[in-house]
Amino acid sequence: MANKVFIDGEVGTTGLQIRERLLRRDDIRLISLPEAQRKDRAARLEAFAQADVSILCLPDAAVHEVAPDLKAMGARVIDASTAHRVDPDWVFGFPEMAAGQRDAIRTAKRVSNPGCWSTCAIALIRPLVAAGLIDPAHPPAISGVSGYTGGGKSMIEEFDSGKVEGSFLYGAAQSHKHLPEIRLHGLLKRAPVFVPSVGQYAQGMAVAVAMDLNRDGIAAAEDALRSAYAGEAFVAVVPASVDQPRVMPQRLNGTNRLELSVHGNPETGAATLVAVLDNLGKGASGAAVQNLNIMLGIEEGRGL
Ligand SMILES: NC(=O)C1=CN([C@@H]2O[C@H](COP(=O)(O)OP(=O)(O)OC[C@H]3O[C@@H](n4cnc5c(N)ncnc54)[C@H](OP(=O)(O)O)[C@@H]3O)[C@@H](O)[C@H]2O)C=CC1
Ligand SMILES: CC(=O)N[C@@H](CCC(=O)OP(=O)(O)O)C(=O)O
Repeated sequence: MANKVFIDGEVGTTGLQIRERLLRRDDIRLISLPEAQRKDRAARLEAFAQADVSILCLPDAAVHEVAPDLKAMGARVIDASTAHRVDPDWVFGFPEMAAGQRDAIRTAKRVSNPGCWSTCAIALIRPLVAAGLIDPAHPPAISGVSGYTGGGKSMIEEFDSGKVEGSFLYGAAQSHKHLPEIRLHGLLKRAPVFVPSVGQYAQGMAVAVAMDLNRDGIAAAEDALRSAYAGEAFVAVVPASVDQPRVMPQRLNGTNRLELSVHGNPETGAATLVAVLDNLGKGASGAAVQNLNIMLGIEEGRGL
């Protein structure tokens, strides 16, 4: 029998992409609300009650409004928002992050999908902290570029209407919403400096972590990443040549993959760890579908 899934916010950027991925499947039956009831509380609660798993693709405030009801009814939920990523009552939905994470997701009632920036940053930093190559009290700086779909409907409208032209840096005041999850799940003792940017293109993300390593450290960093993600279908360490001379943020668009590479100059010790993903794939809807499959006990890569 097909599993029933309700996507709350199914006409938003993330919701639509999850919907597209699930519509192709015969093992999933989507519960959909008519347009007039899309934000009707009673109709949504009824849909949550019917679903085997619901996926919240809402702004944080709308998630906080409904979260206590979901907990009270014991509903199984995946939250795509930032609302619960450092909440101990929710399981962090990054199955490749640590031994045991996938099993925790499999049995969880409440799973919080990671952010797109934090997926990249945590994937690079956590194994290096565990290997003793990053001092958790002095984390390396992070930078990156994302397509404008990462900012949801409002940013898409800004670019599509021509209100914003060209690329920009942001987050300079160091209060980006992904910093708490990077700190917690990156095993850091303080938040790193993070300077993201948005490029004048729709989709795809590249993140760089700036490191100070010697020749042996550069090789050791690559070894640590390789052993952390050995055997994973969606996270891989690729040869540096894939991301040289240019790191192309759009090269994994349409996939659920996250690819990592290690670069550096052994003469100076300056090194760069690089992560590339599709912000709407492994950075959002792909990750949600992967978590859904795990929660339902279905083959993890189905529909991805
Ligand atoms: N875009 C991205 O790359 C990523 C986004 N996310 C997260 O996913 C969530 C959704 O983001 P995104 O898809 O980009 O956002 P969008 O703004 O594109 O979509 C949000 C949707 O939620 C609907 N909505 C708002 N309030 C309510 C409510 N009270 N009840 C029901 N529906 C409501 C909106 O309706 P309306 O259309 O009427 O405005 C809209 O359709 C956010 O929390 C975001 O942080 C996570 C990872 C990546
Ligand atoms: C380009 C852009 O603006 N990106 C968003 C994050 C996208 C993402 O992963 O966000 P959630 O935390 O909403 O899941 C930002 O930096 O705020």
